[in-house]
Amino acid sequence: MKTWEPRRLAPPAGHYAYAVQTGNLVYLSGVLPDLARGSDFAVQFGTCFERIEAILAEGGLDLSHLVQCTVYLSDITLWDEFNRLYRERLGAHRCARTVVPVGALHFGALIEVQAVAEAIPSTAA
Ligand SMILES: C=C(N)C(=O)O
Repeated sequence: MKTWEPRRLAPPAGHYAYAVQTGNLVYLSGVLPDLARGSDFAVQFGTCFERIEAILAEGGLDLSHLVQCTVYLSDITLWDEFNRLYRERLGAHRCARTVVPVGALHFGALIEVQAVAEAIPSTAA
């Protein structure tokens, strides 16, 4: 098992690793948006997925390597917009996905995403 420390991101604010790889599977921690870059949902979605891409890039991966993701939305009425943005971002790739409505997210975020990716076999941990 090894932890991933993405060079493109500041260290995590809390006591966790951005991702942990065991075998060919990479478990990402919950990823919040960069709220300093805007509160609009589309901006939050974009910065959240930019962070996910930065984590995946550490192992030479991209969104096409996602196996599963759990998406937490603090306002489930955003589901249609979320689904549209998600379809645009992931293109033809479809992984297993769950969307969970929640009462509140840290820092007042509208979205948090937790994901599992498949690593490139040569990097098995
Ligand atoms: C943002 C997180 N993943 C956390 O607080 O655990």
